[in-house]
Amino acid sequence: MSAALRLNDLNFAWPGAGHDILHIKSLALQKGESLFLYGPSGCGKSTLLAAIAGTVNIAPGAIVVAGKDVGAMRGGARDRFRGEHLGMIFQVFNLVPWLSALENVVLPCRYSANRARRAAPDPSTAAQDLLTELGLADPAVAGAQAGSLSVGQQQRVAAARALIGKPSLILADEPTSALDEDAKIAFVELLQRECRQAESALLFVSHDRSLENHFDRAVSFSEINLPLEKTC
Ligand SMILES: Nc1ncnc2c1ncn2[C@@H]1O[C@H](COP(=O)(O)OP(=O)(O)OP(=O)(O)O)[C@@H](O)[C@H]1O
Repeated sequence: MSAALRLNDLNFAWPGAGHDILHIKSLALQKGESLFLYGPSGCGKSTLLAAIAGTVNIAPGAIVVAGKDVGAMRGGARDRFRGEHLGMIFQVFNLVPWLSALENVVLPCRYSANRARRAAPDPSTAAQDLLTELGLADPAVAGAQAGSLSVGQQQRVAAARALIGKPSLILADEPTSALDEDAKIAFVELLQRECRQAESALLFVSHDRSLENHFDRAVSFSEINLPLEKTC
């Protein structure tokens, strides 16, 4: 199996912080594998996802996604790489509220021709299929403005948007925090099924350990992250 993600001596400090918030020796995630990374609030989980997504600067060699060195890429190349190889689901779903659910799902394909090619047979059909698989088959929902949907519906739209065009890696940052216990588990199972189908690796970070048995592997953030000055 080839690695979807490899971390190697990853160090990162926020400007002015005076110490590393990330100090990770190594971590690997294989193609199609799902990893649940748990740790308390403020320990650096979201910072790690930002580093992997290339939205903060990290040293070359520290993060490799789908065989590409994220830190070695410059701004524009990093944005294109993110659009092509990553799917992201956040606590706040970041949907464009005035676009329809379907238009939101298609969005990543507008920024990456390779991703659009992988969304077979075409991005609109792939988006519709994903919405159907995620329980949003009703045309009234697919056509509704994202801002008018319920939290649970928006979350599934965000998942479909992350999954379209089979990205190498899905980054999920506490996407179930607004849901009740049953809805959380149902969502995580749906997400896992879709990731397996797309062969996308899944890195899911959370402080809520009740979900950990639903993943291939669960790791404590404090086990892999050993800040020089411990913060959590
Ligand atoms: N943009 C930023 N600029 C400076 N410091 C930041 C920034 N974002 C986060 N931090 C700091 O980095 C530390 C880790 O924050 P981070 O959001 O990564 O933690 P977390 O584990 O994801 O927390 P939570 O579970 O509450 O989301 C915190 O001390 C936070 O204040």
